[in-house]
Amino acid sequence: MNREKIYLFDTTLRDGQQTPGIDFSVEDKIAIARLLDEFGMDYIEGGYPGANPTDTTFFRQKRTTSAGFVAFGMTKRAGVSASNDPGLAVLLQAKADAICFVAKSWDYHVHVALGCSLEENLASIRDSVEAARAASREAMVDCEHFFDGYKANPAYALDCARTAYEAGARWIVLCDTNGGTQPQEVREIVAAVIASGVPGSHLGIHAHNDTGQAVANSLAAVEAGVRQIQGTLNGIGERCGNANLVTIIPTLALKPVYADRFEIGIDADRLSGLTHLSHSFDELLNRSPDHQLPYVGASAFATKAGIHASALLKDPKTYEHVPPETVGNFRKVMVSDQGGKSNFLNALKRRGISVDKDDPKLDRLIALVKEREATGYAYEGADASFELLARRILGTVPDFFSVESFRVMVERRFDANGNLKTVSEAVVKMAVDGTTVMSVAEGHGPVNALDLALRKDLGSYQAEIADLELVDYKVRILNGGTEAITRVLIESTDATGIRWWTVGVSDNIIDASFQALMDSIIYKLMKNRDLAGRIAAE
Ligand SMILES: CC(=O)SCCNC(=O)CCNC(=O)[C@H](O)C(C)(C)COP(=O)(O)OP(=O)(O)OC[C@H]1O[C@@H](n2cnc3c(N)ncnc32)[C@H](O)[C@@H]1OP(=O)(O)O
Ligand SMILES: CC(=O)C(=O)O
Repeated sequence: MNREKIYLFDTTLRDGQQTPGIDFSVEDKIAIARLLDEFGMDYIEGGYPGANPTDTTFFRQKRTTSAGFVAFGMTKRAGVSASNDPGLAVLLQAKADAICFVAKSWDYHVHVALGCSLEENLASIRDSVEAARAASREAMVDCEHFFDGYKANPAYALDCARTAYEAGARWIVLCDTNGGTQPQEVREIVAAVIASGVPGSHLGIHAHNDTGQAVANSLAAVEAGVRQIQGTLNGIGERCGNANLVTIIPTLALKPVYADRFEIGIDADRLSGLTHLSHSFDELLNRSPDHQLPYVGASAFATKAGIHASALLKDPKTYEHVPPETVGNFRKVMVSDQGGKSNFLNALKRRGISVDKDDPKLDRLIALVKEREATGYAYEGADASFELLARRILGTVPDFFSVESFRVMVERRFDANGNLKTVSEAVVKMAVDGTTVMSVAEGHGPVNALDLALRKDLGSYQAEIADLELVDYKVRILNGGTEAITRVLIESTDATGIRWWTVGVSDNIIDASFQALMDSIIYKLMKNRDLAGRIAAE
């Protein structure tokens, strides 16, 4: 069966740049354009040449190889001819394949924001499209506030769309600029536009997420006949964002209701790079990925509930709407107080630990995890502490060293120059290699001092932990006040690049940190032995 093409138009670099807190440099734009181009977008809107030096520089050369490179800007102003409009001149000079004009299509906006007549606005649309075509650019028109405009004055909104189409625009994009339109309204209004003479093959949708329905509105528009979808990576964009292409793309590709009728320019191989694309983009923005993002989030295929895990391990289809690997994500069965034997057996197997389902030690481990979680531990975020706990119950963790006691002192005092200073010192009494050692260290704060003291004098293990590095430290107060229970999570890494999380819980933040630090060091020593064992076996 012949499938119709849905064109994907990415506006991460234009509407995405209107996101509060996001500000791309030229280098950022080049890197993001490359990611999008390689992924297979049909159009990449790079920004608004002439609006600021970054965008003007970005459009000094074409930045895409296969995607259409699109410059955005407003239609010519009323009262000047197209050839005398400086803004339009900059758009025509931009090294772009296409120009996407933003045009008013709500009569109220024409009167209030532009202050010109309805006819003058139609003339601006027509003349701008014709100028772009005369300059051999593909022309598109973003009909701003189209749905609100249609509700206020349907005849005028339709006139704007038809004027753009008749002037030769390849795409007339219906914009839900304020983001309040509902899917049913989108369906009805798109149908009215098509009935007025603008074919669906020339229509696009640009939806904002102000009622959380930008993706639903985009899909409703496709069902009603539009064939271009505008959106952004991870749904960034003005206010609550734009339609999230990272959600729309797999939906179009994997859901039979769309995949049977439509094709997109992204094949299965590229689709399997979607999670990577989404996370690489977050990395560029220097922000943590949203764990609950559909398809690509770390929790998108994670299962905590025991009943779910049990069925999932018999057949993943029982609790997964699509296979995670189709989008480059992976299944995660977690251990927590919500889990049963299946969660634990799976988690242990992943760590190379085999234990029989009927082994009483497994019951002991499950009971201990549930008991500890009730007191504040959280093992789903502390993989290394879970593994240590499991191995301890199964009796496979060597006694590397033991800590008999520790003391941490924080002193605030004036130094010799009269400057106020805070000094932290830790003393740890340990039994290592059959001898008792007192290790003393000063640090930047009590936890750092404790960490340094713990790692300073580990006898025969000292060299082994030289590359151990703490990369993140998170504190969570579990119930208010200074007497509250505190949970500390520590992320560690070493020269192998592997990262692991450990947890400590106590009514004393230093003691909670100590537990997490100890687990981190012991996990590292155990990991070294596992690695050495594997190398010896090869
Ligand atoms: C719905 C959207 O997301 S549209 C995205 C718009 N993007 C941006 O605005 C980001 C970049 N914008 C800018 O840097 C600036 O607004 C510029 C450079 C484009 C223009 O700056 P200025 O000339 O100082 O104008 P200013 O921003 O104050 O106002 C916009 C002007 O454009 C006019 N205008 C707005 N839309 C259109 C349009 N579709 N066609 C013609 N003129 C328009 C307005 O009437 C206003 O004119 P006025 O100055 O005579 O009142
Ligand atoms: C054009 C655009 O970004 C909007 O109408 O939302």
